[in-house]
Amino acid sequence: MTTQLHGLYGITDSQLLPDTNALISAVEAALKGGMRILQYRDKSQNKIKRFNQASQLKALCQQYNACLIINDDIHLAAEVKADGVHLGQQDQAITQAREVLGKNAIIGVTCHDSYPLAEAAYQQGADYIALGRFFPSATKPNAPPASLCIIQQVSANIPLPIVAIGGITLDNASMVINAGAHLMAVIHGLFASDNIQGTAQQFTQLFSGASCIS
Ligand SMILES: Cc1ncc(COP(=O)(O)OP(=O)(O)O)c(N)n1
Ligand SMILES: Cc1ncsc1CCOP(=O)(O)O
Ligand SMILES: [Mg+2]
Repeated sequence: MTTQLHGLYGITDSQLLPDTNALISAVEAALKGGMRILQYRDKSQNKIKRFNQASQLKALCQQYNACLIINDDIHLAAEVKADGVHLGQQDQAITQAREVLGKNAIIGVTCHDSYPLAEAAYQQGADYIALGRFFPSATKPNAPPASLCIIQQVSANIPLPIVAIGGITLDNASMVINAGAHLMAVIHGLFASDNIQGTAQQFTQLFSGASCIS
């Protein structure tokens, strides 16, 4: 699989979109607006719901030639044949994800505001580095804050795509892009919008040629 990681990276949230039909419609609107990378993020312990929603999202993403990344759960990613997994510092290890998901899987790692964490993720075989939160976040207000300088430091030294996360909106997205971020990971600024398709389109237009090609 050839993968270009670039552009709008939408993330679902089980509190913002608890209902499956609403979730699928919201994601389809974002895909119609140009989103090509989606993360399924559901913090519930409801295995059946998680499997059903992730399977439906996998089929939908395939229809739009988009990637599906699963948050936290390597085994769910394997079960639904997702394109990859996102791991935080408290989640399972990169090596374990690679073993289960294989060499072509996209493995992303949260590195907060830390260059040493980013360097370690690179050495351990991560495919992208997630930095943030850069702005106040309605979804995760207590996530550790990060300064835009970390984007410049990582992009100057580590040859991996950088995902910026935390409170990103159409109003502040250019700040993370200008600092060197390759992708913007967005929950509230996308999925709480009254016009998800239009918002995704505007985010996508901030980049040119954003894509995830399988
Ligand atoms: C793209 C992206 N970046 C960061 C995170 C946060 O991951 P984590 O620190 O494991 O926190 P939770 O999302 O699991 O609450 C992410 N999910 N995606
Ligand atoms: C999961 C996560 N990790 C750091 S901030 C954040 C939430 C991002 O959501 P929003 O785009 O609504 O701030
Ligand atoms: Mg996590």
